[in-house]
Amino acid sequence: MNNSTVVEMKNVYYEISGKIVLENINLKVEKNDFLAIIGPNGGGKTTLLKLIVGLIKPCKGVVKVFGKPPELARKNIGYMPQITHYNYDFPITVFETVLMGRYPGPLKRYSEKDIKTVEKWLKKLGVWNLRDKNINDLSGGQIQRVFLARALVREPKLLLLDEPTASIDPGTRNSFYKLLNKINRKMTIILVSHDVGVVSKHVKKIACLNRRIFVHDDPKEVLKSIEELYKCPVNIVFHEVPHEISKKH
Ligand SMILES: Nc1ncnc2c1ncn2[C@@H]1O[C@H](COP(=O)(O)OP(=O)(O)OP(=O)(O)O)[C@@H](O)[C@H]1O
Repeated sequence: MNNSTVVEMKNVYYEISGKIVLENINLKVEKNDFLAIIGPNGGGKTTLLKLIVGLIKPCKGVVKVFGKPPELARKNIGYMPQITHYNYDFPITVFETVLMGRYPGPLKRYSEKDIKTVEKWLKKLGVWNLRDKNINDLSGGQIQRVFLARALVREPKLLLLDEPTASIDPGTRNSFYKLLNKINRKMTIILVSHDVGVVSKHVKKIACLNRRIFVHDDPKEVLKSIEELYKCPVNIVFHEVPHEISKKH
């Protein structure tokens, strides 16, 4: 591992209830990479991100982030989980939600810098006008930007995004990825998406994950092979179907 390696996974296996979810994963992500992980539902994408954050541990193999076990590298990781459900039982504003990303620890106060950083990212992401709104009153696309802001206020060196554009309409997706391209100048990004068509135009590498992983250095080639297969522009949404593109591997 050299100094520019951000994530390194070596011979990683993960099993749940006797079922192998990830098999012999070898992956190296370098500084300023922008990697998209695509694959069918249940292919193990979220599990892979959770291993990188250190929320779960591999059954076999090694995961290192910035050369350390993930839990020791966490202050440099921003993680936006998949948003499948949100409904807070208590009133919480957009500003407060994003401020939680800078949580200083028990019995410590938020600093002026914390407040300014939240303001900066809410403005950059175009949701400053929503700051006093209750989180339950936002649209899916708005809430995704708010949760992205919560990951970014940590000013991490590695940003992990699980399905960040799931609730964003196709017109807005391009501008969202352009924003990520800007952010990528300062931080390494790994994102999970089904949105192969859009993703392949913006990312530097694509990994296809369906229990095992295949990394492609040229995202446009991946798109071309999928489009050849389907004979049309594609936007993959797999629902328990076999991972068609694996035939090409
Ligand atoms: N806590 C759990 N208990 C039991 N099975 C689980 C658990 N977490 C994940 N799995 C199983 O592990 C497999 C991989 O799940 P994972 O969420 O990583 O897939 P994914 O590629 O992110 O799927 P999707 O595209 O639908 O989000 C699935 O078969 C899932 O049912």
